[in-house]
Formats: sequence, structure tokens, C-alpha cells
Amino acid sequence: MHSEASSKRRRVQRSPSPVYKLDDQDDSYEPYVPVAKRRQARLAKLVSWGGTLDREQAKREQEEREDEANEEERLRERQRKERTLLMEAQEVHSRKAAEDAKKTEEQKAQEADEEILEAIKSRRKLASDLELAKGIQYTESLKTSWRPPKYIQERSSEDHRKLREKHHIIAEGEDIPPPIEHFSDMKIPQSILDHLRSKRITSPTPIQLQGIPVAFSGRDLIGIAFTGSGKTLAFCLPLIMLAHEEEAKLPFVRGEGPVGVILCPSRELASQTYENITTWCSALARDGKYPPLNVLLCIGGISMNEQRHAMSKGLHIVVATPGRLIDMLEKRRFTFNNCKYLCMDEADRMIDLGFEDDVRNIMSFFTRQRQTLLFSATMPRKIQDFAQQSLIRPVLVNVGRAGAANLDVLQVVEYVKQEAKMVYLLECLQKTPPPVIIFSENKNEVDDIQEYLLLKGVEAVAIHGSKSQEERQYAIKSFKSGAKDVMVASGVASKGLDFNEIQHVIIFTMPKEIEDYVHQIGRTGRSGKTGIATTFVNMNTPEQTLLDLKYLLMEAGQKVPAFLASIEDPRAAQGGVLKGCAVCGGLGHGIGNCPKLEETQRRQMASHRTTDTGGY
Ligand SMILES: Nc1ncnc2c1ncn2[C@@H]1O[C@H](COP(=O)(O)OP(=O)(O)OP(=O)(O)O)[C@@H](O)[C@H]1O
Repeated sequence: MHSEASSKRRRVQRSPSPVYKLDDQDDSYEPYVPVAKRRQARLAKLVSWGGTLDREQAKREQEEREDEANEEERLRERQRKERTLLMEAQEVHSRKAAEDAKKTEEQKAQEADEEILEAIKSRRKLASDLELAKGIQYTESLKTSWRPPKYIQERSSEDHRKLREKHHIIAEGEDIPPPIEHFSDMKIPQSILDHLRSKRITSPTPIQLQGIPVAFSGRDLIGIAFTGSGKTLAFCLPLIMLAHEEEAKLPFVRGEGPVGVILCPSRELASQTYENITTWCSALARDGKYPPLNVLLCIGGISMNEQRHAMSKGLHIVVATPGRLIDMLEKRRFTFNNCKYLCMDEADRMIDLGFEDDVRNIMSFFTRQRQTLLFSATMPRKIQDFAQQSLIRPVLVNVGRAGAANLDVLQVVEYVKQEAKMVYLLECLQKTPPPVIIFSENKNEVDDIQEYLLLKGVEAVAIHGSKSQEERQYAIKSFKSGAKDVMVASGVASKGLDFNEIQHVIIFTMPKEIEDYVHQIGRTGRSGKTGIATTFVNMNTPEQTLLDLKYLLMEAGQKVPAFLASIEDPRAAQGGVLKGCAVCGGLGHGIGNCPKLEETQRRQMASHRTTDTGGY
């Protein structure tokens, strides 16, 4: 623009005469022609055109005729092609219809399931947006110095297979570290072994037996095992050992760390895991050979002032709920510059509760490759697909069917009319001595039950999402200490909580999702002890839920009451497949009718609408 304007300016200044060629480079120059001359020239041009007009006209008409002929030919060709395509399509269609007719209901249902699963799989990877944006992809597992004892390394893969089979462990993945049957062979410090023994933890549970060697080896892990099977130790111990190794190499000073983080979907679960870790860390430090490790509890509802002591030193381990963790990271109260270990407890719950974006956000604070572990009692296939895409050479350790009930729980299902439930509850409480947990899906019902029990002189506390943090902590503390006999709880508030020796779980209102039922009955029958679960069902319980329950009881070899046994599976009547749902693991319905699928979508939509983070 600027140079054009300046060249025009030059022309104006330097044009004393119209015929004077200013500059050889000035191509835009046009000599001046007076108006009269220009008019004459235009007239002459028009006259000469008139002479050739007729010839031109004839030529144009000829060309038009040729064009039309060509167009008609093209049209005929297209119609010919379309007819063959149509015929082909019709043939394909009728061939497909014939094939479909030949297909069994089972194949059709499988195809439909695969379509839904494919749609779920197309979700984004469980990796940070930053990593995705930068195209960062880790391909190596984390290197650790841990090795299995030589004599175990020398065992054949057939020996390992037999040991896994003996403990009903399914392990999938490349180059899987060996299962180890004794804690003493896992190279765990003696002080921790002594502490575990004092808690009557003498030999590893199946998830520990295979999960701990995998995690000690630095491998990414998806751990699935039933409720109360000792998953917490399986993911905490490797982090404690890693933190200890780092501290031994170079002691952490204020502002440094953490080495690893454990993410939990609820504050209660995080508090419980924090307590476990601090106990194990103190046990480790007790013999004086190991330096003390500093653990931070990072959850909403508590003042970070309470955690001042942890923040004033180098930080080794953080146990957190997603919201508060993000807050702390954004405020740079600590960084993940040295963080190598990320474990998500109740991973499926975390995703279901809409924490997926938070998890991705948290991952974006990592500046180096990490070891990632996902643990859950129920791990539907969608989470496995989701996780498999983002973990590096993960090992899947599965004990029993994901979503199966703990066989140490005696499951009793009773038909109780809605109006008779409260009175019958009192009777039910007589079945066992305390402590007893009563579950209801509804917060108001939780309050009503507690009120009723208090009126009847039963020492009961209540916990649900609308209670304040202090109320929730008080309820858990007084119930755990044995000061209160009964805890009335909503499902969400109590998932994954490990209470001592619960004798009896009463499910006052059967949850719609069978996974929640499995988690609820799993509060009893823990660490090898047996327990009872009594569940009330009635006309209000959806038939599909009852069917899921029926199959679950059958699978666990429990007594199926007559009213449940008489429920027909509609899939059987339609000649369909009686295969479990790949999304929630329910055995009484297919993926197309999964209540969890609807619920998950609803929650995801809700989480997009609001930034509310339940665990914050
Ligand atoms: N090897 C073991 N032997 C005996 N008891 C154990 C062992 N490991 C852990 N426990 C005990 O079993 C109980 C349940 O463990 P934990 O809470 O880790 O189970 P979980 O698998 O995480 O259950 P949930 O899925 O319900 O959260 C705890 O009280 C724990 O101390």
C-alpha cells in the first residue's frame, strides 16, 4: 500500500508532460488519450464487430447444439450407472437380510453391544490435554530398583500360571512380574511386616500377591478385586517404598515433593487412606533405619491450616480429592515436578461422578513420566478401554469377575412392604450384635431412619452428602470407635469405607445399580471374616434390578427366594442372550438397558453444566 501510494506521488510530481516516459520500471504508466479520440476509437471497434456478428452467431449456435448432445449423453450414462448401483444396493440389501435372518439373536445382540461399546470407546484418552496437545507420549514403564528374589525369578512361567490359578487371579499384559505368595519375599522392610502381623495381616490377599510385585516393578496397573480384599495396601505400599527410596537418595526440603499422589472420589475415603498411610509410615520409621515420610491430606471441607505441619517440610505423599488438589496445584502450594506415581482409588466411581476432566487437569501438572495405577472393585469394560489407551504397557490384575459379590457375605433378600419397612428394621437389627450399617439411597430417608432409631433408643449416627464435614467426620469417628452401634448412610457417602468388623449390612432401599449393591454389602465380610447382608425389596424395586440381584445371588451360590426365582428374564422369552452387561457388570440385562449408562450420561451432562466437584 505504502509503496504504491509513494510511487503515485512520484508520478504526479515528476510528470511535466503526458508523453514523457518517466521510468522504465514504472509498468503502470498509461499515456494520456483525449476524450474525443477515445470516443472515435470505440465507434470504429463497434463497426468492425458488426461484420463478424453473423458468423459468430452461427458458430455459437453450433456449439450450443453440441453441448446439448453431450449433456444428453452424460445423463443417459449417469442413469445407466445409477440403475446398476441401485440394483447392486438391492442385491446387497437382500443378501444382508438373508444373512441377518440366518444370524442368531446372540450374534445380533453382540453386534448391538459392540456398537454401543465402540461409541463409549471413542471418548477422549485419559491423558492430560497438555500432553495430548504437545503430542507427548510415554512408551517406557517407570524404572525402579526392586527385583523379585532370585529363586522366584527362576521359576517357570508355568509355575506362575499355576499360582495365579490357585488364587483365581487373571493377569493380562506383556511381561507380567511374578506373583509372590509371601510378604517376606516381597522385600518389604521388617518394621512394616511386624506392624502388619500385629494387625493379623500375615499373608497377602490375591490382589496384593500379584498387584504388589507389579507395582513394585514400576509397571502401570489396573487392579480389580472385590470389596474388602486389601486393595489399599496394594497401592499404598509401593508408593511408600518409592518415597522412601527418593528420600534416601536426597532428603526432601520444604517446597519439594510429593513423590506420589493418591486420588479418591470422596473425602471420607481419602481420610481413611491417609490414616492407613501415616500408620504404615510411622511403622516404617519406628526402627530408626528409615527416615520419617511426610504425608499431606488434601481434601475439601478442612482448613489447610490444619495441615501446616505437613506443608512446612518436604512432601512425600499426597492423598487427595480432585477439587482441592487442583486448587492447591493452581495456587502452587506444591508442584508435581518430582511426582512419579498417580493412583486412582475407586477409579470407575471417579469417572462416574464426573471427575474425568479434573483427572485430566491434574495430569497436566505432571512434568515427567509417571507410573499410573487404577483400582476398583467394579471395573466395567468402558473404564478398562478408557484406561488401556493411556497407560503404558499396563498389567490388568483381576481377582474374580469384576462386579461379583464377595463370597464371604451371606446375602438375604426379603420382600418387605414399603409401610412395614421401619418396624421390620428394628426386628432385623436383632439378627446380629453391633456394629450394623443401614443403607438408603435417599438423604431424607437416611434422616428419617436415624430419627426413628433414636426414638427407639438405638445409638445411631447418620451420614450423607448434605451433612457438613464436621457432622460426617463425627459420625464416622464415633461409629468406628464403637461409641455408636448403628450408622445410617447414603450409598455415595460410604463407598470404599473400611469399618471394623461390621456384622450386618441392612439395605433399606435397594439401589438401582447392582454395582452399588455390591459395594454396600461389601462393607461386611472384610479381610477374610464373614458377614450378613439383609436387603429389603418390594413393588417399588424395578424388575430389572431384581433380575440383576437374582443372577448375582445365583452366581455367589446364595439362596434365591421364591419371589425372585419366579421373575422371568425377558431376554429368555425373546430367545435372546443371557449375557452380563459390559458396562455395569449386571447379569440381568444387556448393555442396551443398562441403568448405569443413562445415569452416567446424565451425570456427565450435569458435570458439564456445573463446576461443582462433589469431592472437593
Ligand atoms: N493380607 C491381608 N490379610 C488380612 N487382612 C487384610 C489384608 N490386607 C488388608 N487387610 C484388611 O482388610 C480390610 C479391607 O481392606 P481394604 O480397605 O484395603 O479393602 P478394599 O479392597 O480397598 O475394599 P473396598 O473396595 O471396599 O474399598 C482392611 O481392614 C485391611 O486392614
